[in-house]
Amino acid sequence: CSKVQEAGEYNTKMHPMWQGPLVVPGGDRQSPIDIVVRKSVFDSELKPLLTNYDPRTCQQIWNNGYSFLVEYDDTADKSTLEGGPLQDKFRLCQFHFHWGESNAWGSEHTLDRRLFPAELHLVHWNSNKYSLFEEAVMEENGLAVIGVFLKVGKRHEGLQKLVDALPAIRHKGSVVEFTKFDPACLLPTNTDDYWTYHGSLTTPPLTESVTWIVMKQHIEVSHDQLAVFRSLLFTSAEEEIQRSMVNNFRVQQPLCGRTVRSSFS
Ligand SMILES: NS(=O)(=O)/N=C1/NCCO1
Ligand SMILES: [Zn+2]
Repeated sequence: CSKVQEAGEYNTKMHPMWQGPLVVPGGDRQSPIDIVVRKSVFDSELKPLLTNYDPRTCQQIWNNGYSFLVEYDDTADKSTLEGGPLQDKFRLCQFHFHWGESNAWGSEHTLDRRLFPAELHLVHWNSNKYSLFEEAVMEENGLAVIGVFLKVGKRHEGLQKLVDALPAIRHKGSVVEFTKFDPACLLPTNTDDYWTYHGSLTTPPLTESVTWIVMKQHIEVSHDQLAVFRSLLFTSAEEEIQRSMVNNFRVQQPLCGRTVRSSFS
């Protein structure tokens, strides 16, 4: 597959965040991808996901100029993920979202080309093998990211605490304390059914170190909750031109012969 990955529409003058075409290591297992459901292969060896998140490890929420991140204390095995396709224990370090300017698009992964209005990513790193996220991010089996699709429907009560914090971090670089948030409330009721494949981060450093676990069941959030996501800004308070934080997703990448496995038949 090509060694040079375009960063898509935000690789334009409007979004100078990634100058020029991106050269990524390897480049044959990049993310996101379109999951062609009927081409995914059922693997009976895939186990149920086992999440054990401690809300007391929730620390802060901040605007990094591309999304908003809820960060967790990952200095010990307190909020962990194991099972599923994973051989090791992985530590939660942060979660964030990707969304569109309209409800018609916004997700990074797609199911048979179907776009969702937004996608949640829970980012974990392999604490059996590495001692820091920064170390694991460079390694083949370093990271595990759970992807959950969002649909517009009823209000998500658990999400509201997070939505209420967003006006305080409107601008790039702003951070506020955010505690006692249990990310398990953002998972769908059924976490046994998922697709999994080997891919990359979809934002810098784009390293091919991710075991992706994309949930089959989506969660629902209200139109108004999603509208608050769109009230965030890519730009810092000092910048003259304020730009709404929308369409913060990467374009889909070539599958390059990879197999997507499913935990369900
Ligand atoms: N969208 S993503 O693949 O989760 N990207 C990242 N980058 C740093 C942590 O997660
Ligand atoms: Zn992401």
